[in-house]
Amino acid sequence: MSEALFEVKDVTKSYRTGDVEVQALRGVDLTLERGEMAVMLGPSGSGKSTLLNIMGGLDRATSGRVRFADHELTEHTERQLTRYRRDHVGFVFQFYNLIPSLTAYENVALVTEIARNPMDAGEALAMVGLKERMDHFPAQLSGGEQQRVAIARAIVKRPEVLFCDEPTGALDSKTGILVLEVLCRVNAEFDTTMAIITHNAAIRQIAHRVFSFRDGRIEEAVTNAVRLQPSSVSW
Ligand SMILES: Nc1ncnc2c1ncn2[C@@H]1O[C@H](COP(=O)(O)OP(=O)(O)OP(=O)(O)O)[C@@H](O)[C@H]1O
Repeated sequence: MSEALFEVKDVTKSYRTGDVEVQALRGVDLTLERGEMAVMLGPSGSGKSTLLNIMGGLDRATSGRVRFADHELTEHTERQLTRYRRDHVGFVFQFYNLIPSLTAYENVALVTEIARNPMDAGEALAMVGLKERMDHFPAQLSGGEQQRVAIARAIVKRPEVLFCDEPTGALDSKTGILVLEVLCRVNAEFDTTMAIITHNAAIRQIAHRVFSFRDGRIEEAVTNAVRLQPSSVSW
């Protein structure tokens, strides 16, 4: 049997602000296979972003273990975590965080300067269906197009894993579906492992597996017998 790409074991995370302690994760176990598309659902505050930030090397667990391939993330120094993020991980957030004074092409090309084995910025923009728009500035692009530029920027370094926190949260359903189609294409063509956080339960249908969070734990993990194309999902 092949070894999982990610293995999360009994992870807890608590935040302390003054006298107040918040228990964001209360013992999470999870594995992700290479090439798997996972959707993370759950109420606000249930710990989804906290877990993704820890798996993405942006934050540290309070206890427990997180392994990615042969990286023991929970034992990494800050320097090792930075290298892990740079070499292996792409992030897509709800708000696109593009640099307004740079064109779509330049926003993506910035990453190619520090990546180990990037694709060409134009190739990444073609992958998200925006080759014709690469000389446009963010203000000249719709929200969905800006999000696709953000996805191109995340995939241009050929990450093995892509973490998406509410990637369609700011988009109407038609535009959101286009963005999900791009994510499915990247997953299928590059075998990129993905974890997508959403409040939109309909999106669960595009995943291989759906994890439901509640109160800092994973309450349920369901494998979809049939996956839907984003174009067949409606909300
Ligand atoms: N940096 C922080 N400092 C203090 N508390 C935090 C911090 N980050 C998250 N929390 C708390 O941890 C809990 C889990 O937050 P988290 O953002 O992981 O939830 P979520 O499921 O992603 O929620 P949402 O769907 O609203 O984004 C919440 O109670 C939140 O207030």
